[in-house]
Amino acid sequence: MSELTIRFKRQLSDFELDINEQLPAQGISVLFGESGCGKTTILRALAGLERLPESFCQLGEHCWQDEQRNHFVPTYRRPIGYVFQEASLFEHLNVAQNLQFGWRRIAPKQRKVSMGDVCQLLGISDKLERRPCSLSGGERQRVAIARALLTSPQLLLMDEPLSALDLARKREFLPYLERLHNELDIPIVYVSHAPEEVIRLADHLVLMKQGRVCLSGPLQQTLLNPKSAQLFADGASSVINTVVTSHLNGLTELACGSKVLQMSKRDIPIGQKIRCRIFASDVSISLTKAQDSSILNLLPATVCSLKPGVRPDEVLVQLELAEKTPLLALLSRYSCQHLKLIPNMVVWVQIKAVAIL
Ligand SMILES: Nc1ncnc2c1ncn2[C@@H]1O[C@H](COP(=O)(O)OP(=O)(O)OP(=O)(O)O)[C@@H](O)[C@H]1O
Repeated sequence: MSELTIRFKRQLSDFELDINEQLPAQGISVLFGESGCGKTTILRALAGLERLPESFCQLGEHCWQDEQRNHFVPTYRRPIGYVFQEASLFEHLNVAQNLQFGWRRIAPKQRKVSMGDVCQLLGISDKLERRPCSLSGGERQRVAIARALLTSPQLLLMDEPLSALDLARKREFLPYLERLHNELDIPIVYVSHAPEEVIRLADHLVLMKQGRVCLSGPLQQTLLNPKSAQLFADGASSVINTVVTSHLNGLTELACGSKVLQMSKRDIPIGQKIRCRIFASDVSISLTKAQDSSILNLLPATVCSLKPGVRPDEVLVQLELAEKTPLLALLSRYSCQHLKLIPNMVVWVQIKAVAIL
C-alpha cells in the first residue's frame, strides 16, 4: 500500500516539533491534539508553505522534500488541495467562477473529477450563480472544498474546516465529508480537536501532544489503547461499525456483524453504514444474561485484557463481541474483583440504547 511519509523537525524557543510518521495514502488520517501541539505546522510543511530543516516528506513515489539532498518541491508544484478553517473565496467572483479558478489550473488530461460531479457531491449545484457573501458559513466551506477538489489533488489537507460553524451547521456538514471519503479516492490529512469529527471521519488517528506523536494507528485499535483515554479529551470509548436495518418503537436497529444493537431513533436511511461510539463508562458487565433489565443491548463477549484505568481504582476491560468486534468497559476495581474477571472469560455486556452515539 502506498504511504505518506513525514519526518518534520522544528525548533523554536518554546516549541519543538519532532514527527516521524507513515500515514496510509488513502482514506482520512486525522491529526488530533490540543491547541499549539503542531498540527497546522505539519499541514503547512506538507503543503510546502514552510520549509522545515532536516525534514523529509514523500507521497507514494513522489518525494516533495528531502533536506539531506537539498531537495524541496515548491508549493505550486505539489498536487495538493488545502482547505483552511475559514473559506477564503474570491468575493468579487460568483461560485461558478471561483470553481473555474481551480479547474482551469489543471490540464484537461490530468483532471480526475468533473465539475458536475463535485458540485453534486457537495450539494452546491444550485448555488453556482451566487456571490460568496450570500452563502452561509457551511456553504462557503463546501465551495472551498469543491474548488480544492477541482485541482485534482493527490492529497487533500483540511485544517479544522468545521471550526467556524455552529453545532447545527457542523452536523449538517459532516455527511458531505463522509460522502467525499466514500466516493473519492483522494487521501485526506484532516486536523481537528473535536472528538465527534474524529469518530465520524478518521480511518487513521494520530494523537499528538507538544510537538510529538503519542499514539498513531487505525481508529479502532488506537482507541483501544488505554493511553488514548487521556489524550482523547473525553474518556475511553470504542467505535463500532454498523448498518441501519430498521426503525421501530422509537428505536433504530443496527446490524453489527451477526448481532443486533438498538439505539435511540435516528433519522438515518435503512441500509446506511454508520459508525457508533460507545463510552467505556456506559458499558457494564454481568456473568449471566439479565432477564429483567431495562437495558436493551445484552450481548455475549469475551474478556481479552484488563488494564489500569486513568484513575487507580478503575479498570479498563477490553472485550470482544462476535466477529472480534472490540469493545471497552470501564469498571471499578472492586467490581472486577467481585466478578473475578480474567482474560478468556465469557461474560455478558450491557449497553443502554441511549448510550450508543
Ligand atoms: N511563525 C511562528 N513563529 C513562532 N512560533 C510559531 C510560529 N508558527 C507556529 N508557532 C508556534 O508553534 C506551535 C505549534 O503551532 P501550530 O499552529 O502548528 O499548532 P496547532 O496544533 O495547529 O494549534 P491550533 O489547534 O491552536 O491551531 C505553537 O506553540 C505556535 O505558537
